[in-house]
Amino acid sequence: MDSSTSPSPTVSQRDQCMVEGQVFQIYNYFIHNPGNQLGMLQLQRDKHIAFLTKALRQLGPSFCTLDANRPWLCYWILHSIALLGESVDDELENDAIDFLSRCQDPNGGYGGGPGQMPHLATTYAAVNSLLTLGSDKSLSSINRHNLYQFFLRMKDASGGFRMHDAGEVDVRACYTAISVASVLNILDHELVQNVGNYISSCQTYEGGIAGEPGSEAHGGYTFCGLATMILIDEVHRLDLTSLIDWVVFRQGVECGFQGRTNKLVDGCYSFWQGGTCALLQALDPFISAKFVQDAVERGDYSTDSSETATTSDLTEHCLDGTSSQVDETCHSTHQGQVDGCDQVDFSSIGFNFLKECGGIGPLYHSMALQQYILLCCQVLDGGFRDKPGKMRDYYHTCYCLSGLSTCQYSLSKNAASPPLPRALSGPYSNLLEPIHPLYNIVLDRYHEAHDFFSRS
Ligand SMILES: CC(C)=CCC/C(C)=C/CC/C(C)=C/COP(=O)(O)OP(=O)(O)O
Ligand SMILES: [Zn+2]
Repeated sequence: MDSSTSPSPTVSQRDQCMVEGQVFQIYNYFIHNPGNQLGMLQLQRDKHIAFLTKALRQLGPSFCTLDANRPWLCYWILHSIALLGESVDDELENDAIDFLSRCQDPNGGYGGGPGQMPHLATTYAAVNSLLTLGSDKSLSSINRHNLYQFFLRMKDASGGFRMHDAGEVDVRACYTAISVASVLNILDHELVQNVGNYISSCQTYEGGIAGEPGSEAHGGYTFCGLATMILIDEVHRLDLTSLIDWVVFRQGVECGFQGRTNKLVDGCYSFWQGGTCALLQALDPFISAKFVQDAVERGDYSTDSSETATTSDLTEHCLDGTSSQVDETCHSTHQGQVDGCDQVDFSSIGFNFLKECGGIGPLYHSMALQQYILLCCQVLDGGFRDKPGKMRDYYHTCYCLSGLSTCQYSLSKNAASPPLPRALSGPYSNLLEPIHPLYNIVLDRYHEAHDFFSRS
């Protein structure tokens, strides 16, 4: 064909080739240097800590860069350091608490900097940063009474939340409000009312969840929507079968995840999509039971006790000894089978979720994802990136590490179980701290915060 008449590749096709080319080169090296496999898969822990600590120092002491994203920078950096099993020194900790306190609005919520309008996204980032710092000074700096008033003010008639006064209503806003209210133990029926209607209306024909009704399903919003539905005890209202179908097909040949259909893979989706898979994995006993119930309702199984399988046999089989844990978490997911299920105790949902049993193993190729993160996203001098050819940044460092941690614990029975060596790609020194998958906070910091806010 005459090249002048052949269609030229689109930018995204060229990008795709570049990524595939670089991934291919990395794999080629990997395959032809088997002796070096462990070395190439080594997490450059010290380099990452140095990269992150330097950034935190450059932000302080007054965090005076001109940026409305400063609470996010705090969260991405502090959470990454915590995932790597490190903590910051007292001076940095005090600077961060003072700075975040100055971002707190007198009427509740946190802005992007001192004196800036409070915003749900920066509120989530500021609160998660303070929980990650974890000291009494840090936790008691959060004004929960004013925060609750701010959340009520952001509540929209649709059931969703606005990101800020007169701002947009979307699934991100629902997640950030509900996640913070849940972890601070201020979640109640007034905040929860109709949130489930709003999130359900954002699940698309593909199975994933969009940012708002009528938009395209996307990994970031899917994590936010699913986590929110779990935290408000309404996950049964989503079509979980099609959600699983959608998310598992988002892992590409490069081994990383893409955020949406026909887009490029990107390291940050290791958490948004990998975290979605982890939540679904923990919900497996409930999903299996629902699957059986639906099959029986369709007439695929007989409920006649003389037949080989009955509803209760199959449900019992699917729950396989975990039913008490499921009952504790998924009150209404059992559609009235649990006594008192109309009295949802929002304060215990996040905590009880950790007891869930992910007996089925990961829903994605966890070893391959770890290889994508370590081989293609890790910058050997410290930090992580979207993909080869891109620059490292704190956002991708945070979400590549969060995704890596999720992979490493993906074979563990529940949050209290130790990690299994065979779940780990690379040497054992790669092991990160586990996270609470609903909030994306390191697990022991979550427990400290949970104790603190259960007392007060
Ligand atoms: C807690 C919180 C605030 C969560 C935010 C969740 C999140 C990451 C949402 C994604 C937003 C979005 C549509 C990105 C698409 O960017 P793109 O078009 O550049 O990327 P793509 O090509 O990969 O889709
Ligand atoms: Zn990204």
